[in-house]
Formats: sequence, structure tokens, C-alpha cells
Amino acid sequence: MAPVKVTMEVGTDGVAVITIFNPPVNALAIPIIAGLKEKWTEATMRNDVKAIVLTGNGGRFSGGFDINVFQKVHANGDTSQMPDVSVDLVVNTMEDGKKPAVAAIEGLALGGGLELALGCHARIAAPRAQLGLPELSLGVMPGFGGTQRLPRLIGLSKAVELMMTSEPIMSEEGKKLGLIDAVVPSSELLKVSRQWALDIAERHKPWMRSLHKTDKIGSLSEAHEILKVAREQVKQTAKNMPQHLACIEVIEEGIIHGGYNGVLKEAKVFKDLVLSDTSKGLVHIFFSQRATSKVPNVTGIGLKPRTVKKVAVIGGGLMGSGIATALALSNTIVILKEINSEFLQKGMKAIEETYEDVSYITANVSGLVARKKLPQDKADKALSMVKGALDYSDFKDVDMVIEAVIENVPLKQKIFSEIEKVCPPHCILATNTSTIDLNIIGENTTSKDRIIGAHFFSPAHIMPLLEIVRTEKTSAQAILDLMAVGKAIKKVPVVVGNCTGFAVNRTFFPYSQGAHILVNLGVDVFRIDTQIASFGLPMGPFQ
Ligand SMILES: C[C@H](O)CC(=O)SCCNC(=O)CCNC(=O)[C@H](O)C(C)(C)COP(=O)(O)OP(=O)(O)OC[C@H]1O[C@@H](n2cnc3c(N)ncnc32)[C@H](O)[C@@H]1OP(=O)(O)O
Repeated sequence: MAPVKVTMEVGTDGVAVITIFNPPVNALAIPIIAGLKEKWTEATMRNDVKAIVLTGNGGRFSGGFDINVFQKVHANGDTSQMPDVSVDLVVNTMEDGKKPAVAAIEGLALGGGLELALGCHARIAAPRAQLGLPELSLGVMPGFGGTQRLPRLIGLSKAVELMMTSEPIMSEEGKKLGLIDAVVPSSELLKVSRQWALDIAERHKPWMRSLHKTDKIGSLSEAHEILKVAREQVKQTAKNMPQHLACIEVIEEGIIHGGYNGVLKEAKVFKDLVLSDTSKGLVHIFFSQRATSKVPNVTGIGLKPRTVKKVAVIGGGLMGSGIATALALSNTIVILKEINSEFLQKGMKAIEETYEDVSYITANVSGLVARKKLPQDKADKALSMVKGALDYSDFKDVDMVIEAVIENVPLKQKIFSEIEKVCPPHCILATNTSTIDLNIIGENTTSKDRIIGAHFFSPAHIMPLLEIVRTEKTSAQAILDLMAVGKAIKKVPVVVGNCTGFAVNRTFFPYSQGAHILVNLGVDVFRIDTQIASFGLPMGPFQ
């Protein structure tokens, strides 16, 4: 295992470069936090150090506080395992320290990682670095001063939006907002950051402490209005989540009583939230999602996923067009096959309209398009990746076929016999069936090792789950390839067995049956829906 450490190198220019080493994302584990304190103190005391640059090894600044620590706290309820980073390290040692510091950000600075950067006196970033405070998605809130410094750098309204949605922005947008001082090519990052730090030390550039800034906050009445709207929104969008309202309250504390008091309140509420059931659940989800990428006898046995460049989707209905959209959005060449030109046209149109939907939905739900996450040229490029087909002539060089026709066994069996003949021998033969036994679908083929389930959920270009169904004969290579495709199209691929209902419907059937039994016993349907929604599901079974 690569060493977890913090290093410091002092150049002849008098700049101490402090580097975080904790692959793969430079998470702020407890020894890293201790190492930062130690190196910062040393740099502050050394006479040959004029200024500090903080950076992360391996092209990633930091993915934030070590989430494994939350898991430990959840197991034993002891929050004293979390060190006092916010005041001791970020305020006292870094921000109020005697030497100016510049954060040199590449790849990503998320959560506590961004908060360390906010505690520096300037931030220089490489292009397309991800910047964000996603703590609410883990049931907690920023705990290293982010609730106070981000609004002071980019304004309250945008800062609240970033925290409430947990969505990152790119460094280019960060520059426009005032979060980043300069975006420079990766090759120049350290050089520019060193010079910037020296310029601050020599007072050629401002020695800016974000916590002391007031110019972006606006008047008290404006701030109250922004926070009032935010509170109303989260009552709709996150009504079972305690962390959103708690975060707004902590932001408000800083607006009314000053940034430092905000930091103190933040540190206390952060620890309370770590102990909440919501945090326990969301941290569990974080690790469970990642655990799905480790499949015994498939991953970690030396196999490499093969390149899947071209995929044929059979059936241009709701599922087929959604699957084609998801693939094309990730730059995969897609052949969409239908049985006649009328159906094909409908399928192609559904994809185009889906694109419009994508911009519509993202603009409304998370502002992705508005924030240039799906620029028009990218949408146009993706659309150009899709070609319609009425026969199999384009199937001779496809790497994967995903059959997405109606749930009809003879039809699926016929399609599988046909594609086995027309596709190259390496091609993966996948079905989007939600209920049919894959052994029956592939009964008439001799390629049982290539037959696999790729079960998407509607709308397929949006819903993150992808069930990968394997039979006893499906090869490890085919599973690995589909897992890689799933990840590339931004799904969470979960490998499941070829059993009744696979995983999702196997869970869903008893859930809905339970609700029907209650109705038969005389329970009001509205009451069931209300209970389920207050439990945390987006809607009840009868809505
Ligand atoms: C006090 C502070 O305010 C509190 C905090 O900072 S809470 C933490 C806030 N940060 C986050 O929420 C970021 C969480 N991480 C992510 O979103 C993503 O991992 C990422 C965008 C950084 C990288 O994504 P990607 O490249 O797809 O890699 P991904 O598979 O997710 O992660 C790689 C590994 O790093 C681990 N990891 C990522 N972030 C981590 C973190 N903050 N702590 C511990 N482990 C982390 C993952 O568990 C995974 O481990 P594994 O290989 O053993 O499964």
C-alpha cells in the first residue's frame, strides 16, 4: 500500500510546498491532518520559508475528510475521534498563520479538501478541476469552515445552492465566481502558485483571509431573504433530511454573529450530524455503491475491461431510446435498430427529445446545462453518434448488443439467435429484460458465456442503477466489460444473479404486495403513501 503522508519541500525561492499523499483521492485521514499541522508549524517557524503552497499528490488535491472515520464514529458513537481541524488547523494555523499560503488545485478539491483551500490566502487551479462541498449528501455538513468561507468568497446565494445540491463546479466557473484566483495549465500550476505565494508575502498581491471578507455577503435583509427561500426549497426537496436546515442555520449564525462564531457553531452541529441516522444511512450508501465495483472472481483477478466503442440497441421504445441516449452521451457509437421506418423514426425522435429533456431537466433540477455541464456542442456531438438501422448490416463490428424489445420470450429468442450469427465473436449479447430467465432467452444460442442482462430503469438516461444479470455461464470478461460500460455511462452497475425479479423487482414485489395486503385489511391508501413518504421514499406505492 502506498504510504499515507504529508511531505514538505522548501525551494531556494523560499516557498515550502506541502503535499498530501493518500491515494487514490488524498482523503484527509487522521494522520494526514496531523501531518498538515506538523508541516505547517515547521514551515511557519523556519526562517528560510517565506510562503507556503499546499497541494495533493497524483493530480488530485483532496477528496475531503476521510469518510472511513464517520464509519468508525457510527460504530462506537465516539465523536472525539474527529480532531479539531476547523479552528486549530484551518483558522489558527493556516488562515491566521504568519506565512501566506496558496492552494494549488488539480483534479478535485471536495468537502474538507476544498475547505483547506478556502483557508489558504489564494487558490490557483488547473483546468476542469472539480470543486464542491458535497457533505450534505453524506448526511453531514461542511465542518472545516466551508459554511462560512464559501459564501464570503462567492456570495450567499451561489454558496447555498452549491451546498444544498452537493454538486461540484469546475475551476473555470470557480474563477468567474471568485473562488479561484487563476486557472492555469497543469504544467504551470506549481510554478504560478509559488510565485503567487511569494507575491502575497511581498504584498504585491492581497493577503486575503476569506473568513474576514464581507463584500459578497450583501445586506442582512437580502441574506434573510435568500435563506428563507432556501429553507422553503429544502422543505420540498429534502423534507426528511436534518442536515439541510441545520446547514442553513449555521450559515445564518455567521451572517448575524460573524464568520468566527459561524465556524464555532458549524464545528458543533457537524459533530451532532455525524451521529444522525441520516448520516449513518448515507455513509453506508457511499461505501455500498463503491463495493459494487468489487465482484469476487471478476474484479481483482487480473482481467482488464475491453474497449467497447460501438453498441447496437435493438428496439427504439422508451427503454431502447433511453439506453441509446445514455450511451451516446458518453461518446459511444450507437446503432439503434427497429423493425420498420415508422418505429425507427419514433425512436430517433425520442432520443432527440430526450436530449431536449436532458437540458430541460438538468437546467431545472440541478442547473447542469446552465452551468455548462452539458454544452450544446456536446449534446450535438452525442446526437451525431447515433445511427438508425432497419437490418443487421451495421452489426458486423459492434462490441455489444443490448436488446430492449417487449417482454416476449419467442421474440427475444429469435433476436438472440440472429445476433449470434451477425455479430463478431467477441461481442457481448445483452438483454434489458426485467423478468425473463436469461437461460431461456439464450436457449437457442451456443454463446452462453456472452449472454448477460443489462437491466436499466426508466428513464434510462437518468436513473443511475444498472442491474447486470449473470448466469452461471456468463464469462467474467463479459461481466467486467459491462461493468466498465456502466461506469463510463455514469451508472452504478450492480452485478446480480439470474433469479426471479433479479434484485430490484425481487425487493419491489414484496414491498408492493405488503401495501396491497394492508389495503385488503382496510388501511387507507393515502395513509400508506404518507407513511412511506415520511419514511424517506420519494413517493408511496399508490401515488
Ligand atoms: C469536515 C468535512 O467537511 C467533511 C468531509 O469532507 S466529508 C467528505 C466530502 N467528500 C466527498 O463527499 C467526496 C466523496 N468522494 C467522491 O465523491 C468520489 O470518490 C470522488 C469524486 C472523489 C472520486 O470518484 P472516482 O474517481 O469515481 O472514485 P471512487 O471509486 O468514488 O473512489 C475511489 C476510492 O476512494 C475512496 N474515497 C473517495 N473519497 C473518499 C473520502 N473522502 N474518504 C475516504 N475514502 C474516499 C472510495 O471509497 C474509493 O475507495 P475504494 O477504491 O476502496 O472503493
